[in-house]
Amino acid sequence: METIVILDYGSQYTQLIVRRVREIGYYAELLPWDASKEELNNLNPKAIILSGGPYSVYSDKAPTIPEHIFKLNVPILGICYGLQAIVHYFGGIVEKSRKREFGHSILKISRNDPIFQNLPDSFNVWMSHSDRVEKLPENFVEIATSENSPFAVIKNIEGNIYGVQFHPEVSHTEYGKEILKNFIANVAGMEQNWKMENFVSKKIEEIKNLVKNDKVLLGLSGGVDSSVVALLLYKAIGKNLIPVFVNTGLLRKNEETEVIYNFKKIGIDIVNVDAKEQFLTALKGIEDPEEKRKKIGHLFIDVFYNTAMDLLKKHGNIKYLAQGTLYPDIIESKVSERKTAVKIKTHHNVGGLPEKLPFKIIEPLRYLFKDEVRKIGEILGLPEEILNRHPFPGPGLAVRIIGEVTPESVKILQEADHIFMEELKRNNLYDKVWQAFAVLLPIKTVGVMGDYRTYENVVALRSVNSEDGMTADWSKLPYEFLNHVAKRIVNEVEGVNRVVYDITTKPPATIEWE
Ligand SMILES: Nc1ncnc2c1ncn2[C@@H]1O[C@H](COP(=O)(O)OP(=O)(O)OP(=O)(O)O)[C@@H](O)[C@H]1O
Ligand SMILES: O=c1[nH]c(=O)c2[nH+]cn([C@@H]3O[C@H](COP(=O)(O)O)[C@@H](O)[C@H]3O)c2[nH]1
Ligand SMILES: NC(=O)CC[C@H](N)C(=O)O
Ligand SMILES: [Mg+2]
Repeated sequence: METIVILDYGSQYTQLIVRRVREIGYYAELLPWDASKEELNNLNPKAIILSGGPYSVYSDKAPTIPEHIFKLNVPILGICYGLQAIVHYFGGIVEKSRKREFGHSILKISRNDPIFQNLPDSFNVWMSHSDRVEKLPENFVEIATSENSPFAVIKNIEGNIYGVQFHPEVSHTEYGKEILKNFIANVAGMEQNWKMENFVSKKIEEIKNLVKNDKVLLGLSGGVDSSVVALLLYKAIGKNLIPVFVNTGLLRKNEETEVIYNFKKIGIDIVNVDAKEQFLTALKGIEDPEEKRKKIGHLFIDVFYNTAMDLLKKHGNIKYLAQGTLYPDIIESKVSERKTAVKIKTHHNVGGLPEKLPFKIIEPLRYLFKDEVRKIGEILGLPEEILNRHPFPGPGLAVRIIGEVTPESVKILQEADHIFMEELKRNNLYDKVWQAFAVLLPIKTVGVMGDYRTYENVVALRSVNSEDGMTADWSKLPYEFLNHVAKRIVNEVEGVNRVVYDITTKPPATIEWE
């Protein structure tokens, strides 16, 4: 696969550059700016894009462009800091500017160029910088300007090194994708061949050749990622796939039956592990959210480990463990190795499994983004119900039952949540919101039902719109709809006499309540 390497200089938009490039049909991978020669050579890049970044080229610890990048002899495009780093490298001058540019700006093209093919003479771009190029290096020319950046787009005379001060990767830049595409197609001469269909057939072939007649174990949650992995593997190795579904007792109403049924439909049999009792027992008396998360995470690993060892005894030749790791997971763990970020929540996942289990890891989705994974699911015929499912946290309903988790509280929440989901689907709202669920509060309030005084629990409804779960806005669900859901919950769920709607954004709140 012909690859474009994006070198990360620390921009907020680095991932976005990778996504945009892939969206327009070329395969891109991200590497840190100081990636070694070998790392780069392994990818055999046909073009390099240098991202933006928070630094200034003239400051002490500013990242530079390693010499071997230029030795690759492939076209280079610098974005924002990337442009400034190019200018600095070749002896031009970059300085702090009195006129900074944040947000909208108008780009005026001053010279015809292959990267402006089919673009108007002037259009809106989005900027975010306070340094600017004051003097070009020798053998560089300016080909577009903006009001505050006389050198808004530059290139070398040879025509293989470009720099743009604005951000073509953000959606606010008009023709941003076209500029990236022009650079890749017209300057780097690459072929547009990144298609999910190609990826799927290649991946299936690859897995077949790797696994041969051995068996592969997979933790199947019923979420999109592990479901897509299941389908890919099933197409590659058929019955040699052993998917394991752990029922923690903290799942939604009917979830177990639905997961099993949905996979049965496609011919995949699941090993169903009933661990309800174990999880409920482990959670007895625990109220602290972090303690709950840790207990569940550890127990999950134990249960999965024991199941895996039993299966190994039974089958003998299980050699691999498949995981639904995605590219953002990889990027985030790389980034957090370098930075110290504050932990908000302990996320439960199978991260602890690989060290414990005697299997090799297969991660077929490790270079993909969520929307690409969905696309693969579509290509492989993953049932709609799974494809469009809202995200569901590993610790499940335990983090939606505030305070102690008991069999009774699980039951109440399952019923209330089920009504909310059913109504969202019935009213064509389920696919319009990013994630929705009910939360059970540990307080009782007074109500009146049929002339009786009641003293019962409160259910909170949460529904958010988001792109990636990192930030979120609450959904403006219609009043009549909320009214109807509240009425049904109070009427149908015993133990609940009040329903409230959560209207906080993230930040400052998180999406889940614990
Ligand atoms: N109940 C479960 N039974 C079996 N495996 C599970 C279960 N819950 C999680 N897993 C495994 O742990 C992985 C991580 O879980 P987590 O919920 O953190 O991931 P995710 O990104 O939501 O992935 P998915 O979309 O597959 O649920 C899943 O991809 C799956 O392989
Ligand atoms: O796999 C997961 N394991 C977890 O432990 C976990 N905690 C929260 N979430 C989901 O992550 C998104 C952001 O949630 P928060 O705003 O609550 O942190 C939301 O979509 C949450 O549902 C989890 N997913
Ligand atoms: N977004 C960027 O890459 C900023 C680059 C540089 N630090 C500036 O402010 O000009
Ligand atoms: Mg999940």
